[in-house]
Amino acid sequence: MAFDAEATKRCSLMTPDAMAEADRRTIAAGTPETTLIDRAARASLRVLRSEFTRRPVTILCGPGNNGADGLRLGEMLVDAGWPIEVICLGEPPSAERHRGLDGRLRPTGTFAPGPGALVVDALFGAGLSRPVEGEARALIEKLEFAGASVLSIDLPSGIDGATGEVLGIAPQADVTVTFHRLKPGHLLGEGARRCGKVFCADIGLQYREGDASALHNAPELWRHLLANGARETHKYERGHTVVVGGPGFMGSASRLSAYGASVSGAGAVTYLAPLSSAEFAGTVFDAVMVRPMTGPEALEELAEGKASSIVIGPGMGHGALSRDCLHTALASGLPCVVDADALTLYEDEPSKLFSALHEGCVLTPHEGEFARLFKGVEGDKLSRAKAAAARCGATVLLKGSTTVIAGDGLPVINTNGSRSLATAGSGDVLAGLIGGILAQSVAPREAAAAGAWIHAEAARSAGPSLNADRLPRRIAGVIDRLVS
Ligand SMILES: NC(=O)C1=CN([C@@H]2O[C@H](COP(=O)(O)OP(=O)(O)OC[C@H]3O[C@@H](n4cnc5c(N)ncnc54)[C@H](O)[C@@H]3O)[C@@H](O)[C@H]2O)[C@H](O)CC1
Ligand SMILES: [K+]
Repeated sequence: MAFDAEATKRCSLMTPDAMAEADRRTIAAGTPETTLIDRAARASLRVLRSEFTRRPVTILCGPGNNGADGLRLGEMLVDAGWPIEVICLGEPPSAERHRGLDGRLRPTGTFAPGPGALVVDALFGAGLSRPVEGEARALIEKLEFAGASVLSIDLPSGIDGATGEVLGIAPQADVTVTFHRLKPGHLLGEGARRCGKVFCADIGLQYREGDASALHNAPELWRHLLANGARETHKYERGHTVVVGGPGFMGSASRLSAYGASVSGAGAVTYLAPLSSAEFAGTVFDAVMVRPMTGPEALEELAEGKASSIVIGPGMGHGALSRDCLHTALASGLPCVVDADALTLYEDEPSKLFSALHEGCVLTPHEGEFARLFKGVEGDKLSRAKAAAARCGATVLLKGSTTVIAGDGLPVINTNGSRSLATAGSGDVLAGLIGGILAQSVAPREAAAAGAWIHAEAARSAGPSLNADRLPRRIAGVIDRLVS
């Protein structure tokens, strides 16, 4: 079961290259470039007027179409009676094309933004092709301590739209107006921090299959998949997740996973407890079934029977039983969430783990686990998640304040995370939640995307006191609201 096709179009993220291509296509189909620039400028004007009161505006214009958007916006602001000045990098625009800016052009050396001013950053957008240096850099440097507000057109100049990385320098924008679709760089790394509030305006470009390089995670992509599960009536038709428990005191992490699975909408959850913690587990769980486990046969038996997914790793430890259970879990061919200790068991010989994985598996590393398991995989978060998924042949969910999911199909970027998620045990709950969604016959990338968003949403409105114990109850609330 896959993402909704119409939502996929709306949630598409496009690289600067794909955007330039869409531009060319639209122009070739008969819309003049000046019309696109006009629409981009008008959209910027709308946002500018909705976000800022009238004040002195300085527009910094670069040599390409990002600068052209800025010049056109300048003319519109003059028409609207705003006090503006325009500073251009390189050749000033031809007087003929920009009569509306008569007397407003200033040399770069005069740029001195004051605290009450608004600066429109139209230096570089999608066409940024190298680090920002020289005059452009000097202009952006002046912004740093000026206290002026900044509205960036398309991207804060210096942010790589494909990766979110800073090429040389980039301003901190208060507001960014972009067009048609967001780019990955609006959501990743420094890009996410520097954009401020992001607006995306329609400028009449056509969408074409194959334009997207990633998706921005949203419930509209996968909500219908959860609702399907809710329509089934028998508990085992709604899926059965087995959570492999951990020994002794460490068992608490796996119990959090079981709680996560139990609110996922799955029909049943079984907690397989090593003997050292079985009795205790039996007393703490009500809705979760507890079965003692002396060896991997207990897991094998469930996998061959009623189980429809497995969660393995949280609090499991690195002992012989853990290795046996991991082998059994992966060999069963059932959809499997591989987390925590299951990720680090083979960090010295990751190829052993990779060769046992299959496409029904979801790996859920945080940055530390990722670095140990995928040695030598470097770059921006999107590229790393994609490279890791290709290397291990499974879906990889790379956790963080922004989470990236890569697997079969377009990668997904999740951005509703908040600080309150950074609490011990929160990842264990996420592993269980994804396992529970997998049990409902949702495909791995889709289940991981749904789990990441729901998990983050459950914490979003919470304060710093949120702990992992209270997270499952909030998750249940989020799912019920989504499905009702
Ligand atoms: N489809 C859309 O989204 C539309 C976007 N529009 C705007 O157009 C820009 C993209 O325009 P483009 O001319 O391709 O690129 P830029 O203006 O961003 O920059 C290209 C320009 O800058 C030079 N350059 C690149 N990097 C550097 C650098 N580090 N230092 C100095 N110079 C650099 C390069 O050589 C070119 O001369 C997009 O962002 C939107 O704002 C359209 O207006 C409407 C359709
Ligand atoms: K810009």
